[in-house]
Amino acid sequence: MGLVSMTDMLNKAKEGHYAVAQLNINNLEWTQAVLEAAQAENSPVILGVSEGAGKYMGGPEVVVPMVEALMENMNITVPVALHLDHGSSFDTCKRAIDAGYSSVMIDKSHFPLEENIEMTKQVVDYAHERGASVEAEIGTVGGTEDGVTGGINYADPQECKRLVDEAGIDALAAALGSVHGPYQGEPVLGFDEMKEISDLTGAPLVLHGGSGIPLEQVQKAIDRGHAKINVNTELQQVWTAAVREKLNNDADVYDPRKIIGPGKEAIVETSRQTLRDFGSAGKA
Ligand SMILES: O=C(O)C[C@@H](O)[C@H](O)C(=O)COP(=O)(O)O
Ligand SMILES: [Zn+2]
Repeated sequence: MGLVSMTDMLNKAKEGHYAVAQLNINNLEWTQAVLEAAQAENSPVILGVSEGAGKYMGGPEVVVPMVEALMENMNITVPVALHLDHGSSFDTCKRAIDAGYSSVMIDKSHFPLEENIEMTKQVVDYAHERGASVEAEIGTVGGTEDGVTGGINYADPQECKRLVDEAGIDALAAALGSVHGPYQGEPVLGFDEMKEISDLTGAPLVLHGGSGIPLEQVQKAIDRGHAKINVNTELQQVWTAAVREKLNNDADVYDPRKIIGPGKEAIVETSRQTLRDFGSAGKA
């Protein structure tokens, strides 16, 4: 099976009360690890590629054939979407779609609603004509810098409805207290607002900042309409810990494959656990 859009997998997930994981990739080994995990768990998966990670890997024109060739050579049969994460403009979304991404996020959440709708709709029109799905964001996901968490701005339910209806998006990232990067203490998520927005819009909701959210909160978020949860930081943390341990424990190692091999194994294990936690294992 080739790459598929997120539409079908997210609608099934919302109906079946589980979430599909967006696991962000950074290089070839990362991609191998996530694909291996999804196949082993018989789970759909979304490969998330931020603009920065895409550039690091050589651009969308390099990412697409790399992913497709790995899927072919690894005999991947589970549904896989390749998704541009936090696309910043129509042009970056267009470039990704033209290269073969099956899904994009256009993030105009920092603009006034009317402009967010207008710019998102432009991407939706282009993407849907080419079979690609579109995620958009409203409100502000927080961030942590120098140990201080800030910038959280809750999405407004009526504005969510307008973005979904007027732009025609396939998935809605409604910011409700989550944070990109490590949480300082327990996350404080707006569970009541989640339910209200899910009921009002009918759209599959997307939870950004999925790393470090306690499992019971993840399950509550899924119960209240989240069909996609993004995880990046946690994979980076387990990769780094495993590679650091290898280097600390083996002063003679110099073969890069041996140095980063434990990092790849850590991603496989963490991704498998994540797919089980989100309930998508066995749902391919
Ligand atoms: O950091 C990135 O480049 C990707 C993230 O923004 C992703 O969209 C996401 O929400 C994951 O959050 P994290 O697990 O807190 O890194
Ligand atoms: Zn994000």
